[in-house]
Amino acid sequence: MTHFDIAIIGTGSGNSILDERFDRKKVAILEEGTFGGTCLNVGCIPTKMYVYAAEVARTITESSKLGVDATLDDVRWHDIVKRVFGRIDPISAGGERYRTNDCANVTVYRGHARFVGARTIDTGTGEVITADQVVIAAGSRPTIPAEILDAGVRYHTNDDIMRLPALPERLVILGSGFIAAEFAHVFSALGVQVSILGRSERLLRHLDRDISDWFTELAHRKWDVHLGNPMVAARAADRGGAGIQIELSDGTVVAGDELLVAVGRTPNGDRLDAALGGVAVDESCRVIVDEYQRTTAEGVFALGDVSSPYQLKHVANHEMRVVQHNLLHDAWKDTDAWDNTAVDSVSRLRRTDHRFVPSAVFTDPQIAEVGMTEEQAREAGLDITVKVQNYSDVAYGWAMEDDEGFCKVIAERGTGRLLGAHVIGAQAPTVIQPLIQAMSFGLSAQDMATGQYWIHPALPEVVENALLGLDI
Ligand SMILES: Cc1cc2nc3c(=O)[nH]c(=O)nc-3n(C[C@H](O)[C@H](O)[C@H](O)COP(=O)(O)OP(=O)(O)OC[C@H]3O[C@@H](n4cnc5c(N)ncnc54)[C@H](O)[C@@H]3O)c2cc1C
Ligand SMILES: NC(=O)c1ccc[n+]([C@@H]2O[C@H](COP(=O)([O-])OP(=O)(O)OC[C@H]3O[C@@H](n4cnc5c(N)ncnc54)[C@H](O)[C@@H]3O)[C@@H](O)[C@H]2O)c1
Repeated sequence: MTHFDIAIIGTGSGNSILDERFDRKKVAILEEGTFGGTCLNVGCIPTKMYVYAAEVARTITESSKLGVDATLDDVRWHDIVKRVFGRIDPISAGGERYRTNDCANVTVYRGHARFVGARTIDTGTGEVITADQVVIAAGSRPTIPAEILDAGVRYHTNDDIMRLPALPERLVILGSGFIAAEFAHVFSALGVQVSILGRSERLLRHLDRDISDWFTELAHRKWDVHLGNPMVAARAADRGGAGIQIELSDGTVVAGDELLVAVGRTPNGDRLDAALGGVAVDESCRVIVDEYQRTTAEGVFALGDVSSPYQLKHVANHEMRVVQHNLLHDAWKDTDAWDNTAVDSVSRLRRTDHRFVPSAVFTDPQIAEVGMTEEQAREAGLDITVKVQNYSDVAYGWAMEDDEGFCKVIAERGTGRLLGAHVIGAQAPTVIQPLIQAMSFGLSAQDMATGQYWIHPALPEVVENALLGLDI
């Protein structure tokens, strides 16, 4: 049985752990799927490459409001797919080659890993290994409702929808969250008739109510949206299995050529025989970790989608850096308060910082948020002041002829402490970044608004004006 210093399950964020500081460690990396994980191969990166193409298409079809008449002549789906995966596939293959051939201290095992004892792993390749330290970075997978599985209908997920051989005429999307909103935008902008089916009354219902309500209203104008009306049955539209029909609880039948299932992602904690390794997993299949990313088994850390309350790449990256530090300092029980300013702090375990986790939905219009929603702030009993500033109130909004975007900021009355920020509109994930910075570093709304220049007439003036409009 080969023994390693470190074994890492999963090559998404897990693969990023290994920098030059690990060169003297003997490391095993275990991967059952495509090298590089979700973000690179079937998640953030390819989806945003499609989103960019969709935005170009939308810019063309909407240009006449600016006095520029243009027509979208053609969408060469095959070439769009080639552009995206022609770039991504070689990165994945190159990453695997590098780890396999060029890293003398690393052994890559290509199989399904599972625990068979304490820090003892069956690699799925016929070999069992042991390690002093283990990292579970096994990610998550699309959740498929029983109605779809039982019906035996053809369906797609983010794993394969981006590689369809041709654009369908009609796409049915089951789900009303991040993935549904992003792919509805992509396919609709590229000319596909999109239907969205959501169980709840609103799209993106986890967002601040004003944002979610407004996005839902805009979506109704562009897409065939069915909400608050759960699916009761799914069937193929013809006997050959082509096409899809989804029946909703009120009897409505929604038909399409292809079905995309986007109803959430299940952490892969249930596929590891984790209990045999002493690793506890909760009822939603999440590996349980503490603030140091430690699991219940000594020497075993976890990070990313498999264990995090946030299924976001920037969070997985942050947790990865915490685990990186904690692996190197090999001090499982050394949890005295981590203090970045303390001279000896390097010997202690580092904590994860989940205080201000932002997220963005790259749909149409784009959406970004950080901190509390207005509802959460009120529920917490805080005395708050709220300001909504429209893109159309600032000069760059006029330049864009924008009538959809707004920025909403929430602060504590009296102190000016920023509690939450929510942006819907062009470049929302970029526009919100200074607010994330201000909240992370404890800048008050007043100081943020008046203590710096805001470039005129750039889009972030919408943030400046929202801050100035707060009644602190
Ligand atoms: C369509 C889509 C778009 C997204 N867009 C964004 C975005 O714009 N911004 C953002 O922040 N986040 C986005 N996300 C979320 C982001 O992709 C994930 O949060 C992130 O990739 C999780 O990284 P990870 O390292 O935890 O897991 P992964 O990258 O999924 O890595 C886990 C790896 O472990 C392997 N594995 C699992 N079990 C085993 C086993 N037992 N043995 C061996 N190998 C195993 C898997 O094959 C996989 O390669 C998106 C997700 C999706 C699906
Ligand atoms: N831009 C980004 O950062 C980005 C993009 C895509 C995905 N992601 C990550 O991936 C995760 C998974 O995305 P997702 O869109 O699959 O999940 P999600 O959790 O965002 O949304 C799933 C939605 O589907 C609904 N739903 C559940 N079961 C249903 C059913 N049977 N019928 C109809 N609707 C149903 C839920 O109510 C929920 O609103 C996200 O939560 C996010 O963390 C992030």
